[in-house]
Amino acid sequence: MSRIVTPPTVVVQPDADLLAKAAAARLVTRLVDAQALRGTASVVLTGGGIGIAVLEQLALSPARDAVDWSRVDVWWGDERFLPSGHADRNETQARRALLDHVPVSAERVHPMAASDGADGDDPEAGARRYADELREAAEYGDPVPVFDVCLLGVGPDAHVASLFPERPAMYETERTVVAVHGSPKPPPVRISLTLPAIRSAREVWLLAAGEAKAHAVRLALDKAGPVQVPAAGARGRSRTLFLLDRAAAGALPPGFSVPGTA
Ligand SMILES: O=C(O)[C@H](O)[C@@H](O)[C@H](O)[C@H](O)COP(=O)(O)O
Repeated sequence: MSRIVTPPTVVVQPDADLLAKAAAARLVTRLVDAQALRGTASVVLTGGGIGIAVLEQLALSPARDAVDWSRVDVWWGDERFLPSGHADRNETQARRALLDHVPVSAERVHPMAASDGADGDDPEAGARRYADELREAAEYGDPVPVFDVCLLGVGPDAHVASLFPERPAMYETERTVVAVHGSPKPPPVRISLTLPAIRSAREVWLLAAGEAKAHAVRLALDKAGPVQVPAAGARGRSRTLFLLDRAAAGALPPGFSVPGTA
């Protein structure tokens, strides 16, 4: 099926705190709307500073319980391949920020493998296991579910999830989940969705705060290729949002000027 890729929408908030609050409010509405339409909602979480800050703000949101948390499927875009419960795991941080504070159904929360899990210290086996779990949850024989929203932080090198420029995972066109070795961002071993899996989402939201992300955001919005600029390949089936603070929006390419900013 050919995809009509609508251009991304850029939404800018004055600072990182308001960006996290606004993204959290947007996520509540997105999940509520998905449940009104289909009875359930699915979200792909990300690690990193702004990604976790959004979850913290969502836990504090007065509208938090407008979401029927028992009918939300929680996935991860990537994971640091560390022992279960390790403070640096995206799962650990997401549970502390949000999931421990809302009544999610345990069987609907899908963490990626830990290095002391069922497959032991084998990230390739962990990646295969996650791919199987995604396929089992998908419909119509798809390899992954059609996620309602996929959250992605953006690195200063324009990485998203654990997809780093020019690394082998950027050339992956078949597999939906891969093991990552030698990650330039510690820890070195990770598990990550690939771009084809990310692009299964109805909406992809790229979150970036701080001046260090401005160049990566510009490249991601310009005509760059995804191998060199992974964030340029992160697009939703029906919508792609760049949710930025003013510092990260400091170098937007022409055509993305933001009303109210010089
Ligand atoms: O596991 C991770 O580290 C994240 O999934 C990673 O993709 C992160 O979202 C970006 O590196 C941005 O992180 P910051 O928002 O902290 O810059």
